[in-house]
Amino acid sequence: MRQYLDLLQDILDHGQRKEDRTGTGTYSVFARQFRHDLADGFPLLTTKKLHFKSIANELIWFLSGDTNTAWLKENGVSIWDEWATESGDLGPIYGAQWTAWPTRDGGSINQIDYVVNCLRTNPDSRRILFHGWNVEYLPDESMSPQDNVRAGRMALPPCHLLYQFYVAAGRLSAQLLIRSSDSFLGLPYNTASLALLTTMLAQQCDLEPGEIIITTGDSHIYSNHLEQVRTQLQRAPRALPKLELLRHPDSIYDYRFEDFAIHGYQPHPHIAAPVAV
Ligand SMILES: Nc1nc(=O)c2c([nH]1)NC[C@@H]1CN(c3ccc(C(=O)N[C@@H](CCC(=O)O)C(=O)O)cc3)CN21
Ligand SMILES: O=c1ccn([C@H]2C[C@H](O)[C@@H](COP(=O)(O)O)O2)c(=O)[nH]1
Repeated sequence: MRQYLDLLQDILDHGQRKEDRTGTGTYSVFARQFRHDLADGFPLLTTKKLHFKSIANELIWFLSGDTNTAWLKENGVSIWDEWATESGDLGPIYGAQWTAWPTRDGGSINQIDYVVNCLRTNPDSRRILFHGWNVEYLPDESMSPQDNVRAGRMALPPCHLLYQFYVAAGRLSAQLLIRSSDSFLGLPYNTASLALLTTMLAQQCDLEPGEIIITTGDSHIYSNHLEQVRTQLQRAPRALPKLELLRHPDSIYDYRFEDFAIHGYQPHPHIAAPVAV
């Protein structure tokens, strides 16, 4: 993932110092884009070891519509704990908006069903997308994530926002807009997650995985990640692993972690970094 390392270098070279909601401080550039062809391998960073289980289970959890951390915890994933209430609630974040966008008559719309249906029946459509920016439920930035949840709002507004799909020559491509990107911790997760979702959707719709394209809005490195970023930039990227789907589940909602096999993942060691809350 040379593209990813180039983005980190770009932020180091051109980033402006900006204060941020968490009080940590960042170096930031605005609006960057990179692409990766899934035929060239699965984009799991090799310059530091990533916890693929967290990434896959988080995606399965989003698709299930769940917005409580209990299932994640049972499945060894702790990445959402800091934003949840004592009872594990995160408010109507991703899973709720993706699968049960509330409607004015008290019903809901499943945007994932729409995407799958569109890919199968109208793949030339230019409207194959879903998004999570439901303005009615966005948090109040002056309140804590937990107080927002208690007020019926999201703990955090979506960062990975708009997913658009495109089919040509039997290949499924996807582009994602990330409005705010924690380039050291969050972006490697978001990249692998988009690649996984695209591969799953391709399987469900009898397509081959194509390209993924990621656009990051506020593209930042937290001030307490600088040393980790420099360490990572000294490492040479290795061959990307391959993702194999071991089963053909009945629907996009039926995938389990055991259905995914990552072959040939030989990353450099993990680099720990504190997450800004
Ligand atoms: N500041 C910030 N960055 C994020 O990336 C982020 C948030 N907040 N809030 C909501 C979610 C939660 N996400 C997270 C949270 C923590 C890690 C993290 O600490 N990753 C560690 C390993 C943790 C593990 O997988 O068990 C890492 O080294 O990658 C990653 C993504 C992505 N999002
Ligand atoms: O999937 C995700 C979720 C979150 N992030 C990062 C981006 C920011 O550093 C914070 C969110 O803070 P805001 O003040 O709401 O922008 O979390 C990410 O990179 N990827």
